[in-house]
Amino acid sequence: MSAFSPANPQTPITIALSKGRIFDETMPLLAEAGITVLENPETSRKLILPTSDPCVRVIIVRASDVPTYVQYGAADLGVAGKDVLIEHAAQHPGGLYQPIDLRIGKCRLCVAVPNGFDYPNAVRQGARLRVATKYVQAAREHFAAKGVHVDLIKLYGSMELAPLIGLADVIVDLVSTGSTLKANNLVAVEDIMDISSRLIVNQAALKMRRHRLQPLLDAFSRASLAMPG
Ligand SMILES: Nc1ncnc2c1ncn2[C@@H]1O[C@H](COP(=O)(O)OP(=O)(O)OP(=O)(O)O)[C@@H](O)[C@H]1O
Ligand SMILES: O=P(O)(O)OC[C@H]1O[C@H](OP(=O)(O)OP(=O)(O)O)[C@H](O)[C@@H]1O
Repeated sequence: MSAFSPANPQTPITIALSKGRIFDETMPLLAEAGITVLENPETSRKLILPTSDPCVRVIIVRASDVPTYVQYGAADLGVAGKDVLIEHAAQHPGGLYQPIDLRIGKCRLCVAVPNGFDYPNAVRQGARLRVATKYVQAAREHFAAKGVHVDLIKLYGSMELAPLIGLADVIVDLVSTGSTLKANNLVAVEDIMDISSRLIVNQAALKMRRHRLQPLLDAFSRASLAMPG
């Protein structure tokens, strides 16, 4: 048994979070379980953060890497957006248990176009659209279901720039307040789905460490129910 095996009772419970909104919005949920993270990831360079519970630690990873850490058992639990989980599942099907919609990180996955671009007409005409997005799987499924032909251009951020600079006709991106679209003269023309963040759990850890994980799952569940629907 490796020192970091979930079967090893010495191994702390490990929760994978990304910096920024997921970390910030998860803190009140952890507080429900009586757990405080002892260092601030915005100011600390540490990637393994201790908590007020010596048996629980938080690791800081990229948002899109959270499912990977949990799926391979390097973390027992994680918090990831539905957007990230859809893209991850396309590459690594099966594997992840998603017991709780935490009702944090709420936004919408949308199709957006430059102001003045006649999207309904382009769709009616059967035009082939260049779509820039980080969310290629969700975008592929959306346009396939509509019967729209697309060339998907994978980007890792700043999608809003793509149609302004001639890289793409439309984008698929997350929208919350709409201010990023507005600032870049873009407008949302279609909602693809509502997004929120989910608690994800390693299945083997759940079997082997259920007695330790269940109180945490219960606390997350209670706290998420207090979030606005
Ligand atoms: N404007 C927003 N409002 C609310 N939730 C959002 C918003 N943007 C993203 N999210 C949610 O928060 C999650 C984390 O977003 P964040 O911006 O912190 O990471 P990222 O920059 O997308 O990830 P990576 O570092 O892997 O590129 C997203 O996967 C999504 O579910
Ligand atoms: O509708 P709004 O409230 O403006 O939010 C939408 C923006 O939020 C997300 O970016 P984020 O702020 O996470 O920046 P990043 O993806 O570049 O990290 C998303 O990719 C949009 O750009």
